Amino acid sequence: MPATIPGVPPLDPPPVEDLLARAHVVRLPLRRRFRGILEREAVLLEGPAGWGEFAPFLEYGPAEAGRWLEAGIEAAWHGWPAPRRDRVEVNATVPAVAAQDVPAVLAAFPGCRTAKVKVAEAGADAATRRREDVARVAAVREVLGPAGRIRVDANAGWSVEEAERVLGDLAPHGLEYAEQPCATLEEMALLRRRLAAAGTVVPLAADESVRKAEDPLRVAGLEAADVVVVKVAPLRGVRPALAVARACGLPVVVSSALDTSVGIAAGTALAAALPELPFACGLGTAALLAADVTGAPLLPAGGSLPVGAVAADPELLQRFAAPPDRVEHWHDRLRAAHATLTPVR
Ligand SMILES: O=C(O)CCC(=O)c1ccccc1C(=O)O
Ligand SMILES: [Mg+2]
Repeated sequence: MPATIPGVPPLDPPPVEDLLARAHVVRLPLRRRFRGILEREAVLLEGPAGWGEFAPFLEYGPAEAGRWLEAGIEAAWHGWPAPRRDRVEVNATVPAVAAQDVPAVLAAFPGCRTAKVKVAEAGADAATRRREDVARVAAVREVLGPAGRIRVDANAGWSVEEAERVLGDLAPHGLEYAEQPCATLEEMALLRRRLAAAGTVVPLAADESVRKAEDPLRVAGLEAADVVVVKVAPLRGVRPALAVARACGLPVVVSSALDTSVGIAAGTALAAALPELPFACGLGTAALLAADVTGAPLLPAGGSLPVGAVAADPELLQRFAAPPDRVEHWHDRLRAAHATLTPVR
């Protein structure tokens, strides 16, 4: 179980029969491959307070999925804290595409002055990856110009040595930060010291080290990162994510988990509730989907998104309903995730 976050009591989970009765399982096509997948499946929950999403990654077990379910229950049964702003700036998200495809990808993110570029994706050998990653970042710099901000996300794909080498190549293109370059916080702390010693100016951001952590606050103590990525679903909801942001003592970046527009709305609620929002949010990812659950998807316009709840459209839920075996699979996951939640008494 994740360490409880001070000041944020768990929500009382509704009975599992209620959840299942209000669950709609969808399968949405992506515009192009992202993190190895071409389709994203999600459960949309219609609760008394609105719509929530339950879409833990396929490899996650029941305890981890339970956190995502808590976030969906917060959205659909409780709602969110009051917003402090009504729009939030977002980054373009560039999958690990060939450099020549970068302009077409960026065209889906009108007005975005910040791009997040996926690097270190599994598949090719290290030398090929390094060359392609540098070419992709150079192509993004070409489109954004010198004033654009570029961050890279390695999703823990590098060793410390590989990270040091590739970030050395990328630094001259100007990086805002590098997200989860290595798997562990210890590796990131070591990399951070080595980059500083080499005079390579690339701040580090922790994502998986926070979103999958038993203790999401350990990152600060180890001086392993300069920035922390906070995502609503893996951190159990907007309120607990706000508490993590408050307690970690580092600037935060709000990001999504390739959610539908219903899940992204929860991300905008978090971004809108934070006292400080110094970075563009990774919440523009509806642009990576070829279909969504609402006719008014949260697509970036003028480089930002509106803040506020999003309702799923019954006709779209029907049109993109997952096949029966996948519905059964998601119902099983939902039951197993629910069983890990503790009723409040
Ligand atoms: O932050 C963004 O720009 C998009 C979100 C993103 O990259 C992502 C999407 C799904 C799963 C993992 C990640 C990630 O940040 O690692
Ligand atoms: Mg990431």
